Amino acid sequence: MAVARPPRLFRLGLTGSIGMGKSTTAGLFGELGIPVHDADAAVHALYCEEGVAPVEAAFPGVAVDGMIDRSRLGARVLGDEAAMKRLEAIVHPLVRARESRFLDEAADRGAALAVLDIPLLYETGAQDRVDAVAVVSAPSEIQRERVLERPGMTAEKFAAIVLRQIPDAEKRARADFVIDTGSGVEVARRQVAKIVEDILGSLPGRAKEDR
Ligand SMILES: CC(C)(COP(=O)(O)OP(=O)(O)OC[C@H]1O[C@@H](n2cnc3c(N)ncnc32)[C@H](O)[C@@H]1O)[C@@H](O)C(=O)NCCC(=O)NCCS
Ligand SMILES: Nc1ncnc2c1ncn2[C@@H]1O[C@H](COP(=O)(O)OP(=O)(O)OP(=O)(O)O)[C@@H](O)[C@H]1O
Repeated sequence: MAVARPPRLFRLGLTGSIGMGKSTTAGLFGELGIPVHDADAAVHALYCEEGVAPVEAAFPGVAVDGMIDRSRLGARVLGDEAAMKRLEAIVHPLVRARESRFLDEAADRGAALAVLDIPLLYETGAQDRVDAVAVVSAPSEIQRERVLERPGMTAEKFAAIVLRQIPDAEKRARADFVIDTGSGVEVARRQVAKIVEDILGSLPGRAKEDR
């Protein structure tokens, strides 16, 4: 008799350019009980843990009281492509290790679907390690307004970050799902619910009550 294999976890990548609404939308998946891993939050967390020593070694003076000071680090790397590349070479493998642990834990708990919120998904080739991609998108003037409202953000910083990201139109063209965050949270919430329903409905070998 064939031994039933546990159903595999479906990994949905969630991406979008700065200020397009990834974190808010990740929260909408969370509301439905879907486990979510946030790569930006993982970066911030590892700056208090395993990332402190290697980042301070590469950029002396950016650690303050045993933690990486992100505004000091940002001043050293934003707008300096070679420095940013050196930082990414340290940080991205550490983020990826955290992501793998998260997926293992979600699978162990029997989750059918998990979301990986990865701002630089297409930029880093992460589409190869997910089963589908959802992109959050809003008109560029809304994006700009949202980002410039943030404390410490400047037009120059915004421009430097946007330059390092694949344009929104290309992300939308490549994605399996597009979530519109320019028309209010309720519209996005309905789109998220539909995506979850479509994915869970497409999984083979799962009774509806297991999903
Ligand atoms: C430069 C740093 C110190 C600035 O920190 P700060 O708290 O001011 O900004 P935060 O991390 O919240 O990022 C703001 C926005 O910029 C985007 N962003 C961050 N790093 C990058 C990058 N290397 N390339 C393009 N966009 C980036 C984020 O996704 C987010 O949309 C920090 O972003 C960082 O360490 N970046 C390098 C690591 C990285 O690549 N992170 C992206 C996700 S893995
Ligand atoms: N569906 C939505 N409807 C209305 N406002 C939204 C929606 N989604 C996000 N926003 C607003 O847009 C702003 C940016 O959202 P959020 O922080 O989720 O973006 P982000 O893509 O995670 O940003 P970053 O890439 O910079 O971390 C916030 O002020 C948020 O309240």
